[in-house]
Amino acid sequence: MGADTTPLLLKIEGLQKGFGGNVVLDGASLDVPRGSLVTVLGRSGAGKSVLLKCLADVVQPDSGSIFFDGKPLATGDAAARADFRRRCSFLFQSNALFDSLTALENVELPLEQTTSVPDKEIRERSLEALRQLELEAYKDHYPSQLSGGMQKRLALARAIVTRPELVLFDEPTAGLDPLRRNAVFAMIAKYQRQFGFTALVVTHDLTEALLASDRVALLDKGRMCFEGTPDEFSASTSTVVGDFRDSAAALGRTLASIRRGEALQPEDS
Ligand SMILES: Nc1ncnc2c1ncn2[C@@H]1O[C@H](COP(=O)(O)OP(=O)(O)OP(=O)(O)O)[C@@H](O)[C@H]1O
Repeated sequence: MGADTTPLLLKIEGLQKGFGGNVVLDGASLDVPRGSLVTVLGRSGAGKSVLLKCLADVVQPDSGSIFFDGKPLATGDAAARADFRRRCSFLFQSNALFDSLTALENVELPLEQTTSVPDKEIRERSLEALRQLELEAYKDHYPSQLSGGMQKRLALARAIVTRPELVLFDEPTAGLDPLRRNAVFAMIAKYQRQFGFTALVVTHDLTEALLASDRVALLDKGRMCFEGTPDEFSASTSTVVGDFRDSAAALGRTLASIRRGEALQPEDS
């Protein structure tokens, strides 16, 4: 696996989390170099969302450590958590936009809620974020009046308006067809480079992840069984990695058949 000497913005070490008797994270570790786009892959139910929830402090790990910018991010350490919340944004699967607020008001909200920036600057920064995401002309539109792709861009505008160093993406392409999945990953990669934030994405979309990411990791049985570059992932001879590549390819064939209106083959169902 490729060594990366870039300083780490986020380091997860030996994260353990169970629900009742169900062990979901079993010593998961991950390195996220500053300025990179890192994708955690894994089958449905592998624990990708639980991993993000541990970062968001929504779920408390049973043991293990999280380091942000070199400092431990312990549950209950209010100062470290507040610092993390200030420097990190989440982008949820559902976009979590407020239907009753305009595009501009949606983007203004995190600045109003988490900073003491004066109103005039909030307006300027929010308009700038909309401009950067090519949505300025839609500032007075409500989310329901925007296309799915525009809603994703609006959610990203809201996530970056606080100028976060780290953006966490939970299944950003869930429920989208392959073309739109591609567009969403291209958008993440483009703006990640343009704004220079570090991105951590969790998904099961292998093809898009390999094209867009600097590094990928595979979560299986509660552990990262692979961490490396997309090329290393493609070339890996590990059985777990091979199985994941095969199942992703089979899913791709099934989706292509469905798009062509063909009946499902027994192996696909
Ligand atoms: N609050 C909870 N209480 C009990 N079990 C939970 C809870 N949250 C998650 N789990 C369990 O943890 C496991 C992993 O769930 P998680 O949502 O992290 O999977 P995932 O990898 O994100 O899957 P998907 O790709 O389908 O979203 C599942 O078995 C789930 O039922």
